[in-house]
Amino acid sequence: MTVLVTGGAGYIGSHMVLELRDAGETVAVIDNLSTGFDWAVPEDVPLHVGNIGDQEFVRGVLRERKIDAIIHFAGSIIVPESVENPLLYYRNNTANTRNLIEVAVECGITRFIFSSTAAVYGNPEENPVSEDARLFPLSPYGRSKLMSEEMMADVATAHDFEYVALRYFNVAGADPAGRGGQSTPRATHLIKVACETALGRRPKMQIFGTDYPTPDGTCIRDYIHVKDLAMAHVAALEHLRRGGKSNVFNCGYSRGFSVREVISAVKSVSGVDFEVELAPARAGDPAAIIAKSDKIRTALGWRPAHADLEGIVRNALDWERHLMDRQKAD
Ligand SMILES: NC(=O)c1ccc[n+]([C@@H]2O[C@H](COP(=O)([O-])OP(=O)(O)OC[C@H]3O[C@@H](n4cnc5c(N)ncnc54)[C@H](O)[C@@H]3O)[C@@H](O)[C@H]2O)c1
Ligand SMILES: O=c1ccn([C@@H]2O[C@H](COP(=O)(O)OP(=O)(O)O[C@H]3O[C@H](CO)[C@H](O)[C@H](O)[C@H]3O)[C@@H](O)[C@H]2O)c(=O)[nH]1
Repeated sequence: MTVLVTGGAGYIGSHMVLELRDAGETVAVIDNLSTGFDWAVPEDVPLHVGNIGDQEFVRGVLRERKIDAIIHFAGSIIVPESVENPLLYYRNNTANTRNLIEVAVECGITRFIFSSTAAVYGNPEENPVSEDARLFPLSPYGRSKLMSEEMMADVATAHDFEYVALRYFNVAGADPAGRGGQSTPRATHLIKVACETALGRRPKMQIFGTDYPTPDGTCIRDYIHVKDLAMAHVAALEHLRRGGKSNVFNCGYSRGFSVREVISAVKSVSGVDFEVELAPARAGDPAAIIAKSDKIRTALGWRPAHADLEGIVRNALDWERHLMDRQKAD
């Protein structure tokens, strides 16, 4: 039986593929390579290049391979872009997920794991925020994911279909063995931007907003290592294979770091005192968001092993150096 990973050529999906392969699973990938890279998929893993919203294409893949479960990462992920072009997000994240699920139900695939996001909470009333907190996304990106969560709940009621929605907090870091990392050009994520600046790929970076109601005035986030996140999916897959029911889990460590603390960590691990400018706040950024994570620990037995900011930064920096060498060689 094969586990199908959509978006498996992207940042998180490619780590999932590595983790599944390491566990001896048979894996196949669907990706349209819009932000992913064919080289990120190991050569012995079949890569079907196409759109998850194209039902005929997906049906063909599902019929060709005996699929035991789908882990669905494919999507569009940039919050400000979703504000400028909401229809793109409702198509790629919501409508395409709908099309994929419809073919999955038609083909009798009953196990589905979905990439959701902490963005469904918006500005939480309480931190750490628990799964049953009020859901009030601040962006079309967050709403596009929340709509998918609601759709999956309805499908699970009506059909033989069980899902796990994992709400990722801020994903960062790279494979500790150096096999993968975040490779998207013009990335907007804080740790990636700070690592690029430390290595001279950007002349300077900015802190967006310094008068938030937090101890040092900058935003607080719960940064989770991409390898621990991949392991959360392995635990979710085991849960569904054991006959576990549909559920929603936060993926974070229940601790937060401010933007200034993250930048200090990157400066200290890299040994480079790069230039940082203070800039106005970015629209729609919540001041602080930290995951309550007891639910996934208790229900799925998830035990993170890389919850150390310096370690996350070290792996991210190593991957950034690898990308620079790769580009020099090209
Ligand atoms: N990176 C984060 O901090 C974060 C946080 C919360 C949730 N997520 C979610 O995790 C998932 C993966 O994110 P990522 O950071 O790896 O992003 P990414 O852009 O690196 O990966 C997305 C992958 O999906 C592919 N893709 C996009 N639309 C597709 C389509 N219609 N058909 C087929 N393939 C398609 C892209 O080519 C890419 O390889 C996304 O659903 C995202 O919303 C990410
Ligand atoms: O150059 C930068 C980049 C970011 N930031 C700040 O750093 C914090 C983290 O920003 P990121 O862009 O790294 O991450 P976000 O918290 O905005 O969003 C991420 O996490 C969310 C969940 O909380 C969503 O899932 C989303 O997809 C994902 O990009 C924010 O306060 C942001 O303003 C800076 O100050 N300078």
